[in-house]
Amino acid sequence: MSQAWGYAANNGPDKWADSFPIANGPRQSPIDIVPGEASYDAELKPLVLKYDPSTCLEILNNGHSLQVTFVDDTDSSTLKDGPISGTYRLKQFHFHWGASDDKGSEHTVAGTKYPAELHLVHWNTKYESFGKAASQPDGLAVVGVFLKIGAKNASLQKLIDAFESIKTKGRQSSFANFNPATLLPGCLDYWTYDGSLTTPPLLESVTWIVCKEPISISSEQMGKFRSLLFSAEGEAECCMVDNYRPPQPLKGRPVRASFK
Ligand SMILES: O=C1NC(=O)[C@@H](c2ccccc2)S1
Ligand SMILES: [Zn+2]
Repeated sequence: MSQAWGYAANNGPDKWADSFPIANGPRQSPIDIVPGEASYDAELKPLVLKYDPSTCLEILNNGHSLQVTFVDDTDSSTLKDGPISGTYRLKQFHFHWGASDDKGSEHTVAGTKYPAELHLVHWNTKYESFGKAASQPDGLAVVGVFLKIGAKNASLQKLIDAFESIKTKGRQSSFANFNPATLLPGCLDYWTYDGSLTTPPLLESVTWIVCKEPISISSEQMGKFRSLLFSAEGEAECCMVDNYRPPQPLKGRPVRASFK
């Protein structure tokens, strides 16, 4: 793969192993979660998510997704307990979605694809930074939340209202006082397994925490996500859709459930 990675036929997930051989590693993500094969673990604690809206910094189009970035120089916005030990700081959240409602999520549930998936990315504060943590087997914890078509989501609408300012690759704008907790489902039951980043460099440093309950997004709101562009201003327009990696081989990994 000579050019930068992406999601097109010439630089997409099937080509990533050319530059990132870990793509065929033992703990790659995402996976297909088969509820009947997940084992309930009574020792798994409830997730403790403490998010401070004042740490919200900006919203940007990074050419792969839309991302909301947070100030992470203090323990103001953190994830604790659940399957992890210690304190993990929120760095950013972003989404993956499809060109149509029948695809878009990265994780699947017994083969079912959701139209989109939210990822809240946290790093282990036993390491000095996100960058350092990303190369450690216990460095990152990502909370995944499925989106399904339904009622309009007022919290997602706050993001969507900023999309005009970040339509093209490289655009960013300030985005303050957003509470990511408003994007979480009411029930925080989850599946967890050891995995990886789902984009290059595909580092095998992620404890995945995938919520069982989806949140809603309306068809019209989903259309706004699909109006973002992979392309930069002045380039041929390329709609930002199908920015998801398909499920990868489980390779014997256990998937645990926090619920019966
Ligand atoms: O959950 C994930 N989604 C992604 O796009 C991957 C990623 C890659 C780099 C930084 C943060 C996240 S890992
Ligand atoms: Zn992601």
